[in-house]
Amino acid sequence: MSDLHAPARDDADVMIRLEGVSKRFPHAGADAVRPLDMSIRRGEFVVLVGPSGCGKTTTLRMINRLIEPSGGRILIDGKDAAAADPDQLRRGIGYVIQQVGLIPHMTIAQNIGLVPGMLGWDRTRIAARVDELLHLVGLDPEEYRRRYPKQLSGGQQQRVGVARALAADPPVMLMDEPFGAIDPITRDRLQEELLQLQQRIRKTIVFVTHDIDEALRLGDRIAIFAEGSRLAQFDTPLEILANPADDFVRSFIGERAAIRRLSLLRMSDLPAAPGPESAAGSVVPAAPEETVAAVLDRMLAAGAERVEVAGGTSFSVQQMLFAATHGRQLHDGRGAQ
Ligand SMILES: Nc1ncnc2c1ncn2[C@@H]1O[C@H](COP(=O)(O)OP(=O)(O)OP(=O)(O)O)[C@@H](O)[C@H]1O
Repeated sequence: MSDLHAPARDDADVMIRLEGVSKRFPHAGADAVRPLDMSIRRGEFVVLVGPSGCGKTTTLRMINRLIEPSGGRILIDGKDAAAADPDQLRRGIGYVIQQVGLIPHMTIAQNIGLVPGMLGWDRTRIAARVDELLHLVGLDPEEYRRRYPKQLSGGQQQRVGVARALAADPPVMLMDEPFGAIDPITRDRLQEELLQLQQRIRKTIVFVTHDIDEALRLGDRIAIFAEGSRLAQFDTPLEILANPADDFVRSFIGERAAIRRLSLLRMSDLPAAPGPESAAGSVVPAAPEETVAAVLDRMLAAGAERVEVAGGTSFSVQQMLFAATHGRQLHDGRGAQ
């Protein structure tokens, strides 16, 4: 597997490449998407984020040719998308949208089995795949496979939407505000589930949202679009929070960037604490994968002076904050493109 935080070394690392891709709709006075260059690596989770009308959805839908570009070229796994048969192209690209788009008179199993059916899989293979996918998205097949979409909650329908998009095991998934219409608590859970799922399936995901917090939480890299589809910054969440490219990005990410960065940084990201250790004060233990914010919260609640990270390093509160704000060298080079 390629290191997602290193620059793409060669074309073999790139799954989706946009080369000067633009779109002008008929009778429109300006481009909905101005010539755009972007490379998305194999297994990378990229989030397109930006204000309404800046061209995120249009960009996404050009990748599976639901919208035909007016200019430029899109390469998927090195092949020109324009040369592919559009139906075949779309079967190889999972697509999840906010409205879910489940077919109301079909059962959940039939909805999920739609694309495998088109690909000519036999019934037994489809049934096994449907059950496997329901398990994968956390729905008990016994309970859900025979239900109809309206007998499911919004969050459950969205899980089925993800299962359906994964049915034929496509290497690429496009997700257009999939959690936009879901209540905040369910949305939070679906985001967490999607991250865990991605750990296991490692698809190349392009995800559209206008919610910067969702983008920061989900993306390996985030493409921040400004008005007129200008790509203001394309980088890792940590880098964007630490080094916004311009005033637009700064105002789009909003307040408390440094604090929010602590919610993304893991203890294992911190360089070793400098200076001598003081023996005084109580100590809390922490796991390397815990975020700095979570550990800090525990230390403050316990009135602890030090934290000991399993496997070695120990920090005082001050050392930990210093490492979190000055440990930039660890992240330099990430996301360079
Ligand atoms: N079919 C169409 N015909 C004409 N103009 C369109 C069409 N679809 C989109 N546009 C225009 O293209 C621009 C980009 O739209 P797009 O839907 O890609 O933006 P977006 O960033 O996804 O916005 P939102 O967050 O509101 O969904 C907008 O100005 C929109 O009005």
